Amino acid sequence: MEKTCADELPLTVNSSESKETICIFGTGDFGRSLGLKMLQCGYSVVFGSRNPQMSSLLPDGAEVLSYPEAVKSSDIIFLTIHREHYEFLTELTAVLNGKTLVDVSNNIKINQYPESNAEYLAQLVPGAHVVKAFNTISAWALQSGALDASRQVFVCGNDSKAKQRVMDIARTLGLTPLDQGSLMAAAEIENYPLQLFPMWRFPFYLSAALCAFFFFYCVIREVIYPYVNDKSDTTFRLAISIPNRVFPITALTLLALVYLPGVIAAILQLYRGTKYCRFPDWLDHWMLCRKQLGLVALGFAFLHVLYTLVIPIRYYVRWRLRNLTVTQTLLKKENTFSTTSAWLGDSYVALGILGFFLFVLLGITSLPSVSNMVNWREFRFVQSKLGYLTLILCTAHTLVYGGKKFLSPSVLRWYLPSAYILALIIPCTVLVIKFILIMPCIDKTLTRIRQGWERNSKISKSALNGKTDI
Ligand SMILES: Cc1cc2nc3c(=O)[nH]c(=O)nc-3n(C[C@H](O)[C@H](O)[C@H](O)COP(=O)(O)OP(=O)(O)OC[C@H]3O[C@@H](n4cnc5c(N)ncnc54)[C@H](O)[C@@H]3O)c2cc1C
Ligand SMILES: NC(=O)C1=CN([C@@H]2O[C@H](COP(=O)(O)OP(=O)(O)OC[C@H]3O[C@@H](n4cnc5c(N)ncnc54)[C@H](OP(=O)(O)O)[C@@H]3O)[C@@H](O)[C@H]2O)C=CC1
Ligand code: HEM
Ligand SMILES: [Fe+3]
Repeated sequence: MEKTCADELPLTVNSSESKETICIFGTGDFGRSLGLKMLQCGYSVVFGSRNPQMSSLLPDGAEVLSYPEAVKSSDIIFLTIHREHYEFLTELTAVLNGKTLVDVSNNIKINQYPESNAEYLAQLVPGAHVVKAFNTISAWALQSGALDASRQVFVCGNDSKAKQRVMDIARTLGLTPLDQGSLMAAAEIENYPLQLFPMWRFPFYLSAALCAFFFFYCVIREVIYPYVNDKSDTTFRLAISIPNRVFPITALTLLALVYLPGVIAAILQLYRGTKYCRFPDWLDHWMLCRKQLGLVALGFAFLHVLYTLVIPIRYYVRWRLRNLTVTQTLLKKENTFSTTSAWLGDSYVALGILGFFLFVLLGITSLPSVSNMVNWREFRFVQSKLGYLTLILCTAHTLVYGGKKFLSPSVLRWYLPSAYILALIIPCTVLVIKFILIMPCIDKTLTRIRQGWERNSKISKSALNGKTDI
């Protein structure tokens, strides 16, 4: 920790003798952590507090004064106070004139107030240069050396000198400042720590909906139907058999949905005859969360593989095998070996294993440490070409698994086909469209469009002006 500070020191602090003094308002959790870190990095720290005598647990070497006295010690003041308590600052407007006020505050809810906390502060103390920063760093991360949490400090403010100074301080503390522009960006910066995995939300809800749908579909076919028809209790299927249908089906559907937006985009480009027309918002958003969709799909594929591994040790499976053997012995009937069944059985498992292998490879290349090592072309090759190969193998695995009973009317229950048949609709559609798109004549047009060629320059011009959005 100390090393980081020492390394960064020459960038900003000229010499250790002329220690820069920083004032911190508030002696709460964040104020204390920030103060300690600043002391360690060579700054002098003066705290401002409502009760300077009562303040305890403050880092050694820091001075504690009342707010009006502390403000005189420095022209840069970090406000580690909740927004709700900012009002007392109005009494200090005269002394705060021309000083830099750093707003580190966060809210409890997204867009809790009509204006951002930093803009509110700028209205309260109009003569000060307000800078928004440090709200994405937790008190705990500051104390633990910020190594195991995000080091990024988003900074914004209207006064560029004040902003630059705050960025220098962040750098000295071993953090990474990122300039986000004027104070207008404060609302967005304040929302960052409140967002919960925004890119994962769509994949998460979608997979939950798919799981719920296929689960009830399988329950109707495999639990309710046998009960209604011959009063047999097959509820044990809820534990392994049904999840081992729902999970691979969800995995396959999600994998197909990773590649569906790409083909929709290609069709749109062909239809519009240009690439200079914005995609609709839903398609843009869908394209942006393909990585997350793919990784959720990989998670479900993993579950399928784990469930498949336990099939041979299941009581129901062992009972069925034993029963079959005993029945055959009693009837003195031999079960002849079917080469076709052996081929079908081995082929679908082999396709599943190869598909899963490539699936894992896609997952590995999406790790930042790996994707940083490959160039753009290599990444596209793995993600796009090998990705399609994964989709082909997994779809073939399911098709061959269906084998001879595929689409036979005997598997219909209350007119409902097996769940895997529904699961094949989207993957097969994506693969058929992709196959058409890579036909030389269509591929040539698409490639030209992507290189900037436009079929009808009139349409494109009006589209560029925003008049046509087909
Ligand atoms: C396990 C797993 C992990 C994944 N990890 C990642 C990841 O880390 N990062 C990631 O990005 N994706 C990831 N994905 C998603 C996916 O593999 C990639 O997005 C992949 O590139 C999609 O390939 P594509 O051929 O469908 O689309 P792309 O090759 O991206 O093309 C999609 C569409 O974009 C348009 N387009 C392409 N090039 C141009 C151009 N030059 N000009 C204009 N328009 C153009 C076309 O309309 C095209 O059809 C992951 C998927 C899985 C299953
Ligand atoms: N905790 C964290 O990890 C992070 C906190 N923040 C932000 O930092 C700010 C401070 O957070 P935190 O340190 O956790 O909060 P605390 O409640 O621990 O501390 C707030 C401090 O504000 C001072 N204060 C001034 N006026 C009042 C008042 N009227 N009523 C109560 N307290 C007052 C108090 O200091 P005194 O008694 O000395 O006057 C108090 O200790 C908040 O805006 C928070 O959003 C941002 C990032 C991370
Ligand atoms: C190591 C890799 C894999 C093995 C060994 C494997 C094995 C199996 C087995 C044994 C079944 C039949 C299950 C049963 O009888 O209930 C099955 C079904 C299925 N598998 Fe796989 N599989 C693998 C990977 C995958 C992958 C990567 C996918 C797709 C993403 C997938 C999708 C499916 C689907 C959709 C079914 C049909 C589910 C049903 O309706 O019963 N499998 N697999
Ligand atoms: Fe999303």
